[in-house]
Amino acid sequence: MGSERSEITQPIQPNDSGRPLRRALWVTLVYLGVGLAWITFSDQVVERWFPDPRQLSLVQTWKGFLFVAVTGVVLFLVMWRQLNNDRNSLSFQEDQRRALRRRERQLSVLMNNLPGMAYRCLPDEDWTMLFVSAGCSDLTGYRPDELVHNRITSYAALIDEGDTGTVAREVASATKQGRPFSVEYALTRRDGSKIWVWERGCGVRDDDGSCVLEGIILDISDRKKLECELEAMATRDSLTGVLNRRECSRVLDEELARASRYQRPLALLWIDFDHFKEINDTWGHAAGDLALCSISRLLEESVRSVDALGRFGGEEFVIILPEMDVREAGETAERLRQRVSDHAVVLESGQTIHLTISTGVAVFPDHGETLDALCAAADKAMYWAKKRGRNCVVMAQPGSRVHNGSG
Ligand SMILES: Nc1nc2c(ncn2[C@@H]2O[C@H](COP(=O)(O)OP(=O)(O)OP(=O)(O)O)[C@@H](O)[C@H]2O)c(=O)[nH]1
Repeated sequence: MGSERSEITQPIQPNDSGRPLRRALWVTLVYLGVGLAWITFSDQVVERWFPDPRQLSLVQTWKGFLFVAVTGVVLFLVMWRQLNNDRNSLSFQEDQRRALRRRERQLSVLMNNLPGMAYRCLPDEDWTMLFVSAGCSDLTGYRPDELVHNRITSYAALIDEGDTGTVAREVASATKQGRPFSVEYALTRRDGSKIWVWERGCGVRDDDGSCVLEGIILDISDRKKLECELEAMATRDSLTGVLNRRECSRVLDEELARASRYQRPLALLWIDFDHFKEINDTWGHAAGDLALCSISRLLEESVRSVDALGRFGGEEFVIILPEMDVREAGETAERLRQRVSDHAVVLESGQTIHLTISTGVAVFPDHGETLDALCAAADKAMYWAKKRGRNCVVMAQPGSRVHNGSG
């Protein structure tokens, strides 16, 4: 590959069309000068040396033969040299053509077997494609000729609306700084399916000096799916799908910081299922699992999209309610308690069971200003709800002591 590259990139001699003419004129002038000088001076010398007319005639004849022989040899040498040069030049050109064909073949094999799509496009708002490789069909569902020059659709129309601005900004900033760009975005294929792609490219100068973009686009949907699965595994509870304890603490920390910065209230509900051990003992562990899933789904459906539901462990759940004061939080907790007690969990056998929950409510900043203080206050309130006979809501008291066990 390296040697072929150097073969192709050998500097090509500039096409100096005036040079052959000058050389031909120069050779002709030399020939005329030498010929005329020879005729003029050789005749004078010969006439002086051979005064006898018979001898002179013979010498003149031999002089003519000599002139023809010498000019013939010179002509032969000049032509031989020129033809040799022509042959070398033709063979050099043929070598170059062969190397170019080989390189084109390698490029086309490479392009057609790329896992994604190589492209060359204008940096306009349509990302008008000037060239796309055969991988275009697999990637977008459109044939290369349908995408080139926006014949059926523009490439920009396939990019997810939410990503259009980010892609344009990154490409513009990279080309301005003269560095390659690398972006990830969602793409809608011809059949309507969505895929994730990774694009890397750079701005280059075209023959006419204008800027074009060249690069490659790869389908990274599998990687994205794996990333989502890993993220879900790291942040979600595997049984119920709600936030796990670690993620819940992170969200609560984040929401507390926001509430503190903007001086807004934040409520925390600490929920514990009542007599859950009896459910397990009576109906079996699988029925207990089903009940946990069913109730957590019910709770999730019953709160706002800005609220966060998490499982802190066993049958203990928390709900983070941003922007909610003491009164609203109490009402929400009561509404949830009512919904759970009205809800029937349908077991696989078709039988139904009913559960109740005990809820402790703590609100920032009334019952605590830090994560630990707020959790402790809500946990303690839940403990008092159990004490009061379960299936009820208890609001935390400011400055109350924390107990060492609940549920
Ligand atoms: N099926 C199921 N049970 C669980 C899971 N996690 C914890 N448990 C059970 O939940 C029960 C909790 O029991 P306890 O802590 O005694 O509380 P409780 O029976 O709910 O009683 P109170 O909280 O006092 O009303 C235990 O039997 C645990 O085995 C789970 O993931 N699945």
